[in-house]
Amino acid sequence: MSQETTALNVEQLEVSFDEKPILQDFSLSLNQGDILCLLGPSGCGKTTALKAMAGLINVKHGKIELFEHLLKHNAYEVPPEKRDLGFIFQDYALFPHMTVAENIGFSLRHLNREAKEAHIHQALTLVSLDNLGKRYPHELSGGQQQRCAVARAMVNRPKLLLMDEPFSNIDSQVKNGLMSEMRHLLKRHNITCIFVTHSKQEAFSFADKTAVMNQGRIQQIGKSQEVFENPNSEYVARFMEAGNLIDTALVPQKLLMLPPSNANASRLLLKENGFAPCPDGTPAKVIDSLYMGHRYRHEILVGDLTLFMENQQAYEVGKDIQIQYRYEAIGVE
Ligand SMILES: Nc1ncnc2c1ncn2[C@@H]1O[C@H](COP(=O)(O)OP(=O)(O)OP(=O)(O)O)[C@@H](O)[C@H]1O
Repeated sequence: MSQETTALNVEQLEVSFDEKPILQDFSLSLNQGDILCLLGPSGCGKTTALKAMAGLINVKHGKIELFEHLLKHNAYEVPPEKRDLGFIFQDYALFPHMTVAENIGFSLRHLNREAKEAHIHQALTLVSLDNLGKRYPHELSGGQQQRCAVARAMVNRPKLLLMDEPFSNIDSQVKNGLMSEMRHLLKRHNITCIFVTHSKQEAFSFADKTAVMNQGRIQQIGKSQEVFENPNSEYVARFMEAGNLIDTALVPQKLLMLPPSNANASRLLLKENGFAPCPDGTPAKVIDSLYMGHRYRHEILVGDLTLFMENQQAYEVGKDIQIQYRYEAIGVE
């Protein structure tokens, strides 16, 4: 098995604004080529975390290393322009009075003309904007502006790419295409990337790993699938909409085929796709049924409990069914 290279190591960052703690005990580690999503509600500190790593704000305490190169350790600090990072802002922050090529070449003033043009050409090709170098930002579509911002961030071949809600201004029709195009680009060049979003769907479509943030702290970090399948807290389960969260005492024993992972937990998480029809199962009534494309999402009543259940079966509203939960219900606090 090939040895993975640690790209980024962040330990216990702390940031405050006006004495108010905004980022606390913020730690993470990424391997080269990992794509991490920082996910969380508005105001939880996602953008602040990116800016802290980029050196754009004052970090009170903590350590940042990029490929074993120390960028920050308590009072020691490498300035932003020497950190080997690319940063893509939410609104792309393209210079409106400069062409696409000039925007991309902005940080290459130290190179001679020939080298600069070669770099710009390569960056334009990377994002398939070869023919649009002479256009101005206002002459580009949202997706093209985003690609221009990507090219500008990548032109110096950064060791880490930071992106603040890169897809939020993109029309949903083209978003999926752009996301997969960009993911392939990052994977092809083995670029390590952290991006911010509040969308669980974007985390699943773009990232390998997800960190769910809660009031300036990372509540859970892991492979996106693991965070969704095994949330470590009620907060993560709710934010990820991971399934039905029910008071343990209210779950009918007969509904569960297997004992729960932690029967002492105050709540149990029952996945929406974990129910199966079963002739001698628990009685339930279908009270609503929505077609979601390839599957249905049913709202069902089990005694006094309202649950959501997904499967490929169409039911009439009002139908009486019998069900059983086939997975291990997960105890969460
Ligand atoms: N320069 C600043 N001065 C004072 N407070 C700030 C500053 N920047 C951010 N904050 C506060 O820090 C908190 C975290 O902000 P941040 O922008 O990191 O959140 P976020 O998770 O990225 O939110 P959103 O999803 O809405 O962009 C917020 O309460 C915000 O008001």
